[in-house]
Amino acid sequence: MNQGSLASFHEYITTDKCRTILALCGAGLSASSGLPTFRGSGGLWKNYSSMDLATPDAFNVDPGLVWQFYSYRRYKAIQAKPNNGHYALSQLSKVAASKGKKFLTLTQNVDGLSRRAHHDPEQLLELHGSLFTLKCTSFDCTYTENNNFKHPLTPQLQGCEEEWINPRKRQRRTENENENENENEDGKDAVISTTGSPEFTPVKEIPRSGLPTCPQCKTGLLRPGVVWFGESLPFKVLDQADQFIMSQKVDLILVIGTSQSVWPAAGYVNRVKLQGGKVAIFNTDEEDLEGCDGWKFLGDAAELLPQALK
Ligand SMILES: CC(C)NC(=O)[C@H](Cc1c[nH]c2ccccc12)NC(=O)[C@H](CCCC/N=C(/NCCC(=O)O)S[C@H]1O[C@H](COP(=O)(O)OP(=O)(O)OC[C@H]2O[C@@H](n3cnc4c(N)ncnc43)[C@H](O)[C@@H]2O)[C@@H](O)[C@H]1O)NC(=O)OCc1ccccc1
Repeated sequence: MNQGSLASFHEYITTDKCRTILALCGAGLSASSGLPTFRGSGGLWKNYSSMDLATPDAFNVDPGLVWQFYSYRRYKAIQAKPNNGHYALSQLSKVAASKGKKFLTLTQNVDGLSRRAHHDPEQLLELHGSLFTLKCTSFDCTYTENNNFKHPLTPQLQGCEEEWINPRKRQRRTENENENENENEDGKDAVISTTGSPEFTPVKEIPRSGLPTCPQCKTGLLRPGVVWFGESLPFKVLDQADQFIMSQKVDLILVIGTSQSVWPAAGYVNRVKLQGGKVAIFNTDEEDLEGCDGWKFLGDAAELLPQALK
């Protein structure tokens, strides 16, 4: 970490010139907790692009496919642990007020790791919802359930944990198959089929009756409580974020592990800049640091944030 910029960052964040701080977080914050990001290989699940599956249309066309995708992500998020980046923001949410500062975290992540790092819930807005909220899809049923960490949600969703066919299991199963094994980015040995492409555990045909169903209206399919592409963010969340930005000048925005490619979330950076606020970016990709006239911290958010916010 460039000590010069760290010193000037510290000099600024500890003075009362910097009274109001906003943090905008993305998938990069949870990367070192072992959760895939949306960009690059992480953006793919069994060759499906995450963004294709994260849409109301995909759910209407094939709810079984979309539930296997979200069951896999729920499982990964349940297995994951908050990292020091989450804890550094959580700590700031606890001490900000005692230092006469206002602080709010806007996270695009639906993995629940900021909450699990005991971030003060009053200073945390999950812009895109949560994997652990379930909502009924019937138009006349408002059933919503939070903090449901049950896995699998139904017996038919068992087996969505592994994205790849685990060779050891397969080895046992099919000794005579001539397959060569190769390492995949999850560090798990992936089976490279004779066609050379990694072999995924097959997507199952799950009948509607095998999917999570509303316990209230008994008929509606439940869906993950996340914001899909083409859907509006929760108005309550948009209002709270607007309240924070408009009730006082935001002096600093921390832009953490995000490609700033999804809207309206990406728009908060510019709104702070238009108020004359300063920007500090934490990212592993030089490209995503470009265009920042504030502090640029290149590296893993889980390592950088504890140093920057201590
Ligand atoms: C793709 C994009 C162009 N499309 C959009 O933005 C669309 C359309 C749109 C709206 N306005 C626009 C304006 C211009 C262009 C397009 C639009 N927006 C919408 O559809 C939004 C809804 C958007 C929300 C979609 N849901 C998600 N998630 C939940 C689901 C799910 O997760 O399954 S978005 C999802 O993708 C985004 C991924 O971005 P990042 O988190 O930044 O992750 P990414 O992988 O891209 O980047 C990771 C970064 O981390 C860095 N990194 C990696 N490792 C580390 C590390 N270790 N440390 C630090 N950094 C690291 C990498 O270098 C990289 O920079 C996140 O927001 C994430 O939540 N809704 C809406 O506009 O509704 C309208 C409306 C209004 C009123 C009434 C009705 C409708």
